[in-house]
Amino acid sequence: MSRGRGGKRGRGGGGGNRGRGGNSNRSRGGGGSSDKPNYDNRQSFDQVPKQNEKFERYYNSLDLVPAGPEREAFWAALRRELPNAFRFCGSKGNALSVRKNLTERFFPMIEQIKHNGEPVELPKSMPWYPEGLAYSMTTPKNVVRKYEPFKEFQKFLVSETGVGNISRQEQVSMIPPLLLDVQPHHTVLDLCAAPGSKSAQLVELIHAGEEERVEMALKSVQNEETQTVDAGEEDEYGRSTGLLVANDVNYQRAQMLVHQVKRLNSPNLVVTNHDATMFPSIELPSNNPRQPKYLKFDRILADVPCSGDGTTRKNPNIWKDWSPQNALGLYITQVRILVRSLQMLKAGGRVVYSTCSLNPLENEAVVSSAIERCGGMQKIDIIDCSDQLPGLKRVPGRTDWSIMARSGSIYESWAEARQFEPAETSRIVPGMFPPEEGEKMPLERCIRVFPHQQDTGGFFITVLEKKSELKAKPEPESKCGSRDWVFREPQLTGEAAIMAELATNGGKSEEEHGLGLKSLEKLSEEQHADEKPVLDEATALIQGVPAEEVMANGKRKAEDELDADVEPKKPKVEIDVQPATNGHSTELGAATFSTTTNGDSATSIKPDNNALPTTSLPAPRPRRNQNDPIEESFKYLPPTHPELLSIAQFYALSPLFPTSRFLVRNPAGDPVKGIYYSSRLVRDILNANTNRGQGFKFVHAGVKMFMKQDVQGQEGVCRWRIQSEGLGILEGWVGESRVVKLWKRGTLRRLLVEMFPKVGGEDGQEGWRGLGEIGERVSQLSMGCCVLRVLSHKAALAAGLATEADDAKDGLEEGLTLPLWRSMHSLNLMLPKEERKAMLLRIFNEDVELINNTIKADFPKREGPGAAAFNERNAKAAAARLGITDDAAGADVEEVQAEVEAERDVMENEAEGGVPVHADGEDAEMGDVAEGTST
Ligand SMILES: C[S@@+](CC[C@H](N)C(=O)[O-])C[C@H]1O[C@@H](n2cnc3c(N)ncnc32)[C@H](O)[C@@H]1O
Repeated sequence: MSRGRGGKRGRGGGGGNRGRGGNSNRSRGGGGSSDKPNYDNRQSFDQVPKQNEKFERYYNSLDLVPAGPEREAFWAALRRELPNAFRFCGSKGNALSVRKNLTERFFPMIEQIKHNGEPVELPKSMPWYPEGLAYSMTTPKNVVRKYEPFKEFQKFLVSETGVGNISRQEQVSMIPPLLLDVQPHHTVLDLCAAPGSKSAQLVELIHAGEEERVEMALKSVQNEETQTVDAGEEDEYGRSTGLLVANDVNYQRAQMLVHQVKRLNSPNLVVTNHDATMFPSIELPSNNPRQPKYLKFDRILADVPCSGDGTTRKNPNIWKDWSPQNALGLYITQVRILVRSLQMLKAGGRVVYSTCSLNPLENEAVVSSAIERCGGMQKIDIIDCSDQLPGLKRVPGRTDWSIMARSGSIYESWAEARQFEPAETSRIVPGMFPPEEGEKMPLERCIRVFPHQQDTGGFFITVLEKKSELKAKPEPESKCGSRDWVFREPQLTGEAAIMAELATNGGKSEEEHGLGLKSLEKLSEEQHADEKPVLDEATALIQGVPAEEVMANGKRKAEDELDADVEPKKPKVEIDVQPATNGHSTELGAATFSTTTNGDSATSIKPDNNALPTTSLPAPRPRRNQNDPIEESFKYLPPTHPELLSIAQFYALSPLFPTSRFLVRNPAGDPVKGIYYSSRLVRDILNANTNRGQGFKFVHAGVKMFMKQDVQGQEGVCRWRIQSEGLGILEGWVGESRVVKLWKRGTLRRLLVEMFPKVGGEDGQEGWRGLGEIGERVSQLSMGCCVLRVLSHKAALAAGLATEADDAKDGLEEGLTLPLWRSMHSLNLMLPKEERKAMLLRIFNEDVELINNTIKADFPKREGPGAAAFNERNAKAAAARLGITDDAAGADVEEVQAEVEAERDVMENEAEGGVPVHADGEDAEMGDVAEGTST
């Protein structure tokens, strides 16, 4: 991840929580995680009635929390508004340095405040979050608004959230990624990922320690005398080799996810848009086309759609909407998602299953049902995490519970429910109840976090480990799909059977029984072969599999693990004019869900509580809305492509930098506007799975590395300028001829505040002299893009730029790297304005206006009464003079001003024979609308 080197931007970033609870769109999206913006919170929190007879009666009957003061504290917490929580993100170095502002700058200021004669509470570090990088804050809004230091702090929070250094995220929502135990080489899948706060954590975990590793690798490369040019293609030189596939079934939410995670600039990330219950297998390159290889994951996060009743503190309408039907309807989708996760996991890998619901039906019942479908405890273990995240208060999972039916009746057992619930309409199935006596599952190892324990939302987490390969039972034969299910001791199969046989043979060795490792291997192979589903044409039809994917021999092409449940009926789809129950429903995963047209004139999907559970139904294929964009194109460039060669030459790139991972995003595969970069594994996956014929839906991959500029008539100027997003990946490999170094705070400040400091040439003056330590260097630098390396004071001493006589205070504690453009007469740090401003605030504690002398003449501004209208008129006039007429009529003054500035810069550059650069360093085409995206 190329963060923390200044190579990160956060255009309009907003934190992970933008729109949380403030989004009135209840029509789409799914689940009630703490991250979901499903509820209309425009009604003040205090005004929402916080009672619900069934909710309270059911949870009290479960004894979730012991009766007495603790139970009172539990309900009281659920009725209180949620404290703010945030975490410092990016690389550890970056996060720690941004945190310093909190503890060293703001804490001393906030400590001075007395409200009503009492000191105010400082933001509290969460004791269980690694490195103390997460905080919660209970200060009421009226206090924050009243005192200057808090206002300043608020400004800092907003600015750093905007550029992606801080993520506002509910405390409990931070737990699941931490329990996944992700390593930098892991292949990770986040199945229900939007809006993406947990995906962002997962990306950070994959890139943990990367900066240090890359630095070491670069040093060793520089020290080595001989290098083979090809080595770079396969070598990562310290970069993480892992992968995150972040997925969401809802296309719009998948786009929110892209917005959230792409700011992390990870080349190891792919975003997909599939139904998690039937997530397609990802093919890997194989030397033998007759034997395709498929990707299995080391780690999977199943943060599934849920009723969200742990989030009442943020979504108070849950009080009104809570109904037993919500959980009854979600259960089957949750089981399917967890079963699919376990299928796609490597043996020895981990799945974390989580919900922001406290209901055992959505939690322990789902876990035990999925384990049962996957072969029981022989195949799946529940991991004891009681020693993980010390300091986190939690309670063990439940081993017994009852189920509340739609009517509000509570059943203790399946036998009871079966007797009293009408078979035709009830959704209750055996799997919803605790495991049978013989099933023995250590469900107490599951984790429940209650809101009153540490003033958070409610959450449920379970960590599962796959012991060996498995084949999931067809749903109609399992306890989640059959009313007639009865528990039978699972038949030992495969390795377990051999081991059991060995065990019953008086402890004789394997050799004595002729059952050496080879037979175990063979058995394992057989099991793998067994995983490949056999689809006849009828089944394929039911499952919506295109005919061309069904081979003559009945085997389905290119899907190794999809569970071949033969599910005989079509899903019940009902058009309903009622509003969706709670907007937390799943999308498409549960065949038994009904589509609902609500007042928003959009279509949502809600649990269909009338559908019968006796027949397990196939999940329908997700259908794309006709307004949704079609899939992106991802085409890799050959390393010998002339544009890549010109880039390598201009930037004097090391021959060790891998050049087979540059891609473009247009169907023709031409480098028209942008060139992106991905990790090796992402390249292999995109190459093997696009054009696979079955529409693998990738919606995002690749970090923007270069954008094209118009450099007509400028011989020798490379028309590909480095993007700040990709700079962190590339910078160590750029030759000295395109590097400028500085170390003094004052020089950096000037480049941040002034948009176009002069270099020279104008009216015979030598402007570069005013640029101090970099003046001479930039005056000699040829035009075009280069890398600005801002060295820490320590590094500057080591490099001989600073001397012992220099004051350390003139330098910086941490270095950073930024993209710089040298035009004929000026320099331009290619950073968006908000990133410049955030840096000025963070590094210099200054909230200053940026200087762009070039626009003053064209755009005089006024202050005071009537200024807004005057300025807007002027802005439009200036825009018109510059030929910006498009939508100036409706645009607000800031936008017009930005456009005027940008256009002036283009004109200025062109006039001086330079190349057009947007004033804020943003790409000419703006908005990151990928090429090739058609609508
Ligand atoms: C609990 S939220 C996920 C929150 C997310 N993990 C985060 O931390 O930001 C559940 C998500 O699941 C998605 N979803 C619902 N049904 C799904 C399905 N069948 N397959 C994949 N995603 C689904 C919803 O669109 C929703 O974005």
